[in-house]
Amino acid sequence: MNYDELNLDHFMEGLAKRNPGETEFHQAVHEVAASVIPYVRDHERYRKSRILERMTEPDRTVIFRVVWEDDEGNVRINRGYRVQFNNAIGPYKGGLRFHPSVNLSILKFLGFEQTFKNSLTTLPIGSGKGGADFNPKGKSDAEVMRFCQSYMTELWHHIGANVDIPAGDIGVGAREISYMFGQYKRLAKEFTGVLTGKALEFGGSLIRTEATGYGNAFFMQEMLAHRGDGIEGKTCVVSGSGNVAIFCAEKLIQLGGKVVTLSDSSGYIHDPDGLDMEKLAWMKDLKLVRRGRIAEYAEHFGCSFHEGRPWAVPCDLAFPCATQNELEEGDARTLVSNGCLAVSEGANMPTTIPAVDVLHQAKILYGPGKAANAGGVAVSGLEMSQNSQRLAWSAVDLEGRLQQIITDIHRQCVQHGQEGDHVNYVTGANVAGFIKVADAMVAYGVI
Ligand SMILES: NC(=O)C1=CN([C@@H]2O[C@H](COP(=O)(O)OP(=O)(O)OC[C@H]3O[C@@H](n4cnc5c(N)ncnc54)[C@H](O)[C@@H]3O)[C@@H](O)[C@H]2O)C=CC1
Ligand SMILES: O=C(O)CCC(=O)C(=O)O
Repeated sequence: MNYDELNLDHFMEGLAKRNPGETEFHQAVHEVAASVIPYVRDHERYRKSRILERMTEPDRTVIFRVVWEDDEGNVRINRGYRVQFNNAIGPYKGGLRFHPSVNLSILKFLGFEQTFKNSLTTLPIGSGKGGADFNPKGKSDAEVMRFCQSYMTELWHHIGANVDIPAGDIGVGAREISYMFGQYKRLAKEFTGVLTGKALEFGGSLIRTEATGYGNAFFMQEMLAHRGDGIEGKTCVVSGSGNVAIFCAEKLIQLGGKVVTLSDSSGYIHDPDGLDMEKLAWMKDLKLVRRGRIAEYAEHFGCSFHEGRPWAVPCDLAFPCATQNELEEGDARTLVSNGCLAVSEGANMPTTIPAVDVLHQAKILYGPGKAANAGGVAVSGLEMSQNSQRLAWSAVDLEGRLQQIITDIHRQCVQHGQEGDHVNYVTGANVAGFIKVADAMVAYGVI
């Protein structure tokens, strides 16, 4: 392709040819390319050095066999991955996902998104993502431990505190990070901050568990404040009931919002009175400790449980915090017709492209995940700083820094996304995230 002829259709055709069948990766790139190509066209240095083509090709991908033994003594085999996407502005950084749906397309979409997200945080972190098609659901602690140790026995060759620093994502929380950190330490014979999301006893950071969800609530607060509005008194629909959803709900309640739903893969609970801190504590125990089904909440508190997703519940604010493509075009139309004012994504790419179009046409505030959920990786970056200093900062200090980072991300989105009297947060996040990484890549020459 002649670099002067860069256009979206040509670009996507080439990408699809090079990455056949990777539909989630195509979707993530399409969304970024649609907003970045006009900017690249206007800047010869990016066009000539084919930066966008280079940014859509991971630096490297490692795929490996993970063998472990279940409690009955059966040999089990899974596939492990680490996609090291881009280290132009810092060491590779991004979570690990353990879920049966994990494949290369999903990890490439997540690693690609991470490039822009990590750039927006203002911290020196590159991008990566990894995981395995392992399902921790229903496994004993001993089985999860054996899997994590086997996974790390290969992964440790490829990571390091200044090379690649994985963290959690779906199916990977404090328990899994602890097993993996223990195994890394044993193999590498060193104690360094090679993973984030660690427990406080061995180098973890206060607020990291809460950071993604809190950050998402703060991003919504920023979008509303920009329009002279706030969260107080607003009805909030949240999907998911994992780490991100629960702490997003917690901060929304603290800010005066009324959270009326949470969900898991079996369905959602609708509590019209709203969750309070006591009900949320019960939910934390159910989902984060006992790992039970969400319908138990409805039985316990006498509210309703429904199959499917929560988007038809009337709300002012919506927070998709479960997984990719969980909010589709029809759901977006329902949100609009119910008078929803804003959507802020705790999950990565939870809204399909046609659904985003519906939200944009209705001029609903829409905060894409790479901006709205960047609080998690930002506090991971702060965990790395604390590990390097061998110090631990206070929760008050860290929450203040998290809030400041979210304010900075919002400012960058407004700077690059203002369209008349409306902010297009997709364009803003994509262009702002792109510039820093692209400038670094241009500076390095042709590598
Ligand atoms: N943990 C973190 O720090 C960050 C996570 N994210 C994103 O947030 C989302 C949630 O992640 P976590 O809360 O960490 O994971 P988690 O494992 O703690 O919770 C995942 C939640 O999503 C639900 N879920 C998973 N697959 C589903 C499906 N197919 N349909 C409906 N619900 C489903 C689960 O029931 C659970 O409630 C993911 O998209 C993840 O990539 C984004 C930034 C940082
Ligand atoms: O904290 C991290 O490094 C990972 C966060 C992550 O995976 C994400 O932002 O999607």
